Amino acid sequence: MELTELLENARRNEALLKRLQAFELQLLSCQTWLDFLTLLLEGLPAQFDLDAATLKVCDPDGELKATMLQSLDIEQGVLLNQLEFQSRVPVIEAGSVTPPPPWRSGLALPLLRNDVYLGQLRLYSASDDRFQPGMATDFMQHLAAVTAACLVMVKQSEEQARLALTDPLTGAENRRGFERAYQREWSRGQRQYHVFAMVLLDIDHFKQVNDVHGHGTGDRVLKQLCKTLKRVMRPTDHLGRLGGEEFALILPGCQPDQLARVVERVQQAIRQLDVMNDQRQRVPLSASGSYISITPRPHQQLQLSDVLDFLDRYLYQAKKQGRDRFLSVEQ
Ligand SMILES: Nc1nc2c(ncn2[C@@H]2O[C@H](COP(=O)(O)OP(=O)(O)OP(=O)(O)O)[C@@H](O)[C@H]2O)c(=O)[nH]1
Repeated sequence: MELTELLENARRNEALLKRLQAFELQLLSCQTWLDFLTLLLEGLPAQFDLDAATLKVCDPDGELKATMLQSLDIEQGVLLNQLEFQSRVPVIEAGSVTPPPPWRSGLALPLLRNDVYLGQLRLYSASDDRFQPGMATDFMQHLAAVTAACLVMVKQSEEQARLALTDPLTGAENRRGFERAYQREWSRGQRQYHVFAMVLLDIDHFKQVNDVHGHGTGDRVLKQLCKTLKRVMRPTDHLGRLGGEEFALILPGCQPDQLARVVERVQQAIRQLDVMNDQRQRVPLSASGSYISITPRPHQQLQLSDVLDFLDRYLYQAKKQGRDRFLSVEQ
């Protein structure tokens, strides 16, 4: 190799190294799955003239998938095509791989953190000679090590954020978490003319449950209620605990003509709750509530507190009419 060619190579490597370092710094500042995955799966190909990047992650209990899906939201669903969740990802060495069509060359990088194998990052190119067998991969292995560290950090940071927005007793969203979910739903509704529905519900005579069966049984009722509601809801729905035994649901995309049926299902599930007191006797339960279908309009802002005020008025009527019933808010 001629000296000028060597110098040219060294210059190119130095420039690539600088760009990679700048990219790694961006990765290290990510705190949410959305930022991390957008940067890695869209930013990396765009900044390094690649045609695709995919991530395979070890996810034996499905926890990563659940939290990533929540963070990504429906709108960034396209990123999901570049993500694969596997209970076990085969351990590999860094090196070129046969790419899936239409790509012509590919590189697989293992993601290792403290000797724990977290998954693989794969890069693909439409050019045959971009990744070749035996090529040097030191720079890219460094990127993979930083990616693995970020994967662990973002997981921890998402977990902390989730805890701050979650009610510790029931696992439902707390008021702050629910407020955030409402804002997101409202904004999405405005952009996409998307309807959503909300339900407010309050367990009937809950004070009596506590007084007769004890606070422990009361707590079990609340936990079981949330578990059951989550079972009858869609994974993209939101359940919030707004007060002691008052809960609210956000049902994205629930059409007005389906809403009464969904509410009926919720009501049935509550009546059928199987919670035992300390003497192993079943505690009969019911709830009262109200529901509303919302179509956000451009240039309009309906605050969560306003919606809850409407719903509260109808909930109060449902209690007054004898409980164990849900009333539709008439708009
Ligand atoms: N076990 C338990 N009880 C709670 C919790 N938070 C609030 N409560 C109780 O929930 C009860 C709410 O009672 P009320 O607001 O009088 O309502 P209610 O008895 O359900 O009557 P109606 O709503 O009119 O049917 C109170 O006794 C609270 O102490 C909790 O985290 N655990």
